[in-house]
Amino acid sequence: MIKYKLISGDKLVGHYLSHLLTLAKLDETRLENANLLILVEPKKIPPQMVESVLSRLRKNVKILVISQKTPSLDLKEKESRFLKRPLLVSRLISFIEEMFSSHLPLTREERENPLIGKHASIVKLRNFIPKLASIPSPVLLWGAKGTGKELIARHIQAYRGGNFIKFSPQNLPSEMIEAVLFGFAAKTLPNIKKEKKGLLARAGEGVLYIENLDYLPLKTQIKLLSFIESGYFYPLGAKEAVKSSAKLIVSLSRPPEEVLKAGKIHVEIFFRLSEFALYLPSLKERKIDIPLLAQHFLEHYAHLYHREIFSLSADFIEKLLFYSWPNNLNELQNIIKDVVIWNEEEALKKYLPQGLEIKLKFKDIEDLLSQLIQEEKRIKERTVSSRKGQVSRRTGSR
Ligand SMILES: Nc1ncnc2c1ncn2[C@@H]1O[C@H](COP(=O)(O)OP(=O)(O)OP(=O)(O)O)[C@@H](O)[C@H]1O
Repeated sequence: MIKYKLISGDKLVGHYLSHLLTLAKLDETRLENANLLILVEPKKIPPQMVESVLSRLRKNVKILVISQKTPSLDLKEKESRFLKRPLLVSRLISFIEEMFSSHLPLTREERENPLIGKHASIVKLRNFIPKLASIPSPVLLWGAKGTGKELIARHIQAYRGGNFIKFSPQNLPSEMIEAVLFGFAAKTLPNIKKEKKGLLARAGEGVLYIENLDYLPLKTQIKLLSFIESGYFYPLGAKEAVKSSAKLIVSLSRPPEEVLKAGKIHVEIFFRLSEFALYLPSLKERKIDIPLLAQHFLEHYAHLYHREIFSLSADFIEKLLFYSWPNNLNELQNIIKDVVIWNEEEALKKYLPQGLEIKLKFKDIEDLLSQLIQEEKRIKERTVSSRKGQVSRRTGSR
């Protein structure tokens, strides 16, 4: 079992890294109990502190040093490895696996495109994903554009296995939609001699993700409902039904009730989907995640464009916190990409013209503070309960 202690010379990077380790299902412990010490940007840690930590280490503790540049550290022949930033979950995990010759069971999606976020709604969703993947019921993901609906669908598929097929009916003529979804039998259309499989069949045992269900004609929604209820569907022109074990995940960018009122979703499928309807909050509603997500995109683009990484300024993060993010994570991703390519100032000019003169609204500050207080409370509770666990283990009490 890997138990780590993390000490960082950069607060935000340390915070981000400990989040990645939580996603990798590793727990932080006290120095005395750790078998892995992680030093992040050690040049920024006071040397006396590093020395004191090293002198208090148990025997056989492995050390992982993470930094932008190779640090010159005297680790006194301790078993140590160096990992150069940017930090990517996939690299981090394989590094730790290699150090401990262990296998940390994460799906490929969790390693390559982790679901970042400490906001309660995201934590809840993340924990719910394996369960959602294991049941056949359809799932409705709703939330504004760019809130992570497709990413969640991909995480569900990663737990489930099989194919991930995405379908966007938005720009397709309605007469083609059913042919694409359900396929058709041979000779159904002139010049078509062979049958053609639709997306539902191609999804196999995996996931068929239909984006913006409200663009699907109501009569097609009814056919989809019949598949949900029976597990069978009819390709166009076919006399026999075809079985499919694909899991259906659909998305809406507007509240489902609003879509129902507008007559864009059939009432029966609406009720069927309500069983597992999950809301993805906008970035404005989970500002607490903005610094973590910004750091995540920074490391991602620095890796992609082979750029040196740097720390985002406090002033810049403050601007991000008080912006309203109409396009959610897509917008955050784009602005950070420009920070990596150009710099903070250029990125702000291009993406947040109004961001430069944002007036801090009292409501925003209040929201943010209450989120931070709650987060702190949760961390304290977790620390207290894990200390209680240690005490009862030491005393043998239950
Ligand atoms: N929690 C998250 N952690 C890390 N990256 C995220 C997270 N949520 C979303 N992203 C990234 O943000 C971008 C937008 O997410 P995604 O495409 O899943 O949103 P969406 O709700 O499906 O958007 P749309 O409605 O426009 O299709 C993607 O690049 C995705 O990888």
